Amino acid sequence: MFEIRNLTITQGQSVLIAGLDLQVKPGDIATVTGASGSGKSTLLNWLVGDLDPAFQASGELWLDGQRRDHLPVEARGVGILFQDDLLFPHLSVGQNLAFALPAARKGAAARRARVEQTLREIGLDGFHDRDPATLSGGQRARVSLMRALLAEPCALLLDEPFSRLDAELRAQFRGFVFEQIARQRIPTLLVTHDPDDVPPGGRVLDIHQWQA
Ligand SMILES: Nc1ncnc2c1ncn2[C@@H]1O[C@H](COP(=O)(O)OP(=O)(O)OP(=O)(O)O)[C@@H](O)[C@H]1O
Repeated sequence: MFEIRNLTITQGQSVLIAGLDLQVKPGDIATVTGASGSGKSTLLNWLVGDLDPAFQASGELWLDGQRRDHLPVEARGVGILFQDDLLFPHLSVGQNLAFALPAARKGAAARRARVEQTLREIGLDGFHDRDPATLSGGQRARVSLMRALLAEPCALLLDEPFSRLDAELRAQFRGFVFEQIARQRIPTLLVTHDPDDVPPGGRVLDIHQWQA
């Protein structure tokens, strides 16, 4: 379970978000929408522990029954997928995926096998040694999502993840993302401008409901 309790974010005298409470169950995707400048990125920044010092925040982040808002980002167990994938350009596709595997997963052979299995699952068998720059947009998008999931996060944040893809790819990649999240039972928060991004039957929350 992914839970935000009573989050308030202010900037001096102005209140950006007031009293945000949200619970997301494993495998569910809650979508947060809101106009440009309404605070969606600021919310995500708080969740990953990277709030700009211009803001002040109070509130709690709970994951799997543990309070985590005081933990550094690498210890929070929050994964994020941005609109621009941020694959490391100097690593191969397989190395990008291996990099995400938790350090506790020991053994070079087992790690390699996990990466190869992931590549097969996303239709990229034989791509281990490819330079990420040579991938198509859809291939990059799939690798980026899997890299976020291989880290075994307790919650996933999706920041406008479909906006850079053209219409056909976007529809395909949406389906792929929703399927992976349901399969891996990750509680997910999706931030988007586009009503078409909302998963079928998913909950949609307007950020303005937590604004004065
Ligand atoms: N570092 C900063 N210092 C001061 N104000 C900031 C800073 N970053 C963002 N803001 C302001 O905080 C408000 C919320 O910005 P934020 O980027 O969270 O909005 P958003 O909903 O993500 O917008 P968009 O959809 O355009 O990305 C805006 O009024 C913005 O100008």
